[in-house]
Amino acid sequence: MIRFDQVTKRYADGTTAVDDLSFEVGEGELVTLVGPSGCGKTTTMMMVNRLIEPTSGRIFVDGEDISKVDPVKLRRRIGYVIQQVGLFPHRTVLDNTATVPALIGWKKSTARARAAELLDLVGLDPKQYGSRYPEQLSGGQRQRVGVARALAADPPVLLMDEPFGAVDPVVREQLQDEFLRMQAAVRKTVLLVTHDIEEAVRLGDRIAVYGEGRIEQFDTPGAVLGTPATPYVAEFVGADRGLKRLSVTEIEPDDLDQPAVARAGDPARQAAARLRDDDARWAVVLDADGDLHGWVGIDELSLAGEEGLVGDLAHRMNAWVPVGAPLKQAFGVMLQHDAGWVAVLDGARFLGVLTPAKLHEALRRSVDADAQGVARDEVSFDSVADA
Ligand SMILES: Nc1ncnc2c1ncn2[C@@H]1O[C@H](COP(=O)(O)OP(=O)(O)OP(=O)(O)O)[C@@H](O)[C@H]1O
Repeated sequence: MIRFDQVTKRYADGTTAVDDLSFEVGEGELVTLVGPSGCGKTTTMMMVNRLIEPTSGRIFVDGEDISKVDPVKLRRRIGYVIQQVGLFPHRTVLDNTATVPALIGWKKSTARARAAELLDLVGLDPKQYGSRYPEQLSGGQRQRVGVARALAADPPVLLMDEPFGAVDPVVREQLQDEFLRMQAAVRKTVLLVTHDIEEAVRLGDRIAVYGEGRIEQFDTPGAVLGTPATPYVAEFVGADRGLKRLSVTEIEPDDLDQPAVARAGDPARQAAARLRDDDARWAVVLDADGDLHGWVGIDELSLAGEEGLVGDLAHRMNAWVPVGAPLKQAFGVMLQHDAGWVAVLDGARFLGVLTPAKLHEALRRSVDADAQGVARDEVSFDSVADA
């Protein structure tokens, strides 16, 4: 969808900002450009909407050489989000969002209806926020309006330059999450500039790690973290890349342990006897459909009366995550609930539990799989200690 073919940008003072760059962003793909300040990320991005012209080489958008496309028409197909947001202070949030549709001649009512829809999509209730002015919003809310505005004319391509840079880390994570949810729904082709490797890893389908004016590695987050292509990338990615990798490694059913299980409808004493036989101190409680009901300890079961049922004694289980969630989320839930394990669910259905040991093992497997260029389940080692 976006293709750079041997693109070089040399500024008038002789600075080579981008040097012989070739790479491609597929349709619906989100590529993050990450690297230290001054390495040429913004220059790269601004050449796509022709705010900067390359010195040599060609750039294609949707197969078309953009040097042959009228820049104004080109920009209508390309949404642009920048850190400073650049909202018009004297226009309401709704009118700010409707800027581009109005510019390209949509009827005012259609443009506004579309703007309201977009505000909703980025998590701002148009009834509550549509008539406000930008200064009446928080930084995070302004950023959302910036994203809504960039999407308003439904451009196939989105350029985002440090879009979440101006907000505090907690709001940033929220915005990133919302953006990922939105991107899953709208599937734009996105080029996103950031200097934050954590953000690049979190958002990118692929990451381009920039050295000076050049891409040092262009690969999936897992591969960049697991097998940095050069010492420069290894250093940029940082020594704590195992931790970052927690954010990109998904929980798979194979990672799970199967603890003792009791059915909610079973007599409590009978369940206690079974746990004793299995040498288990607690059990996960499931209902008749295999959905998670809670958990129960052996002591409570043993003390139950004749008629007591497992389900009546079960505690609510708050420490759970959906299958496919990143390991980091499971780790977070474990810490939050001070739990030795978390339940993993597929919808409401219980699949198993993730323990710290299994979490570590999944992480190692994921690193080794990339290093060996094989699938995660093809990696074997005797124990985590050997890994
Ligand atoms: N108009 C210009 N004239 C001369 N040099 C420029 C110009 N614009 C940018 N540069 C230089 O080109 C190089 C790349 O700049 P660019 O803005 O693309 O980097 P960046 O990676 O986006 O950095 P940052 O993360 O700080 O925004 C830098 O050395 C910068 O000083």
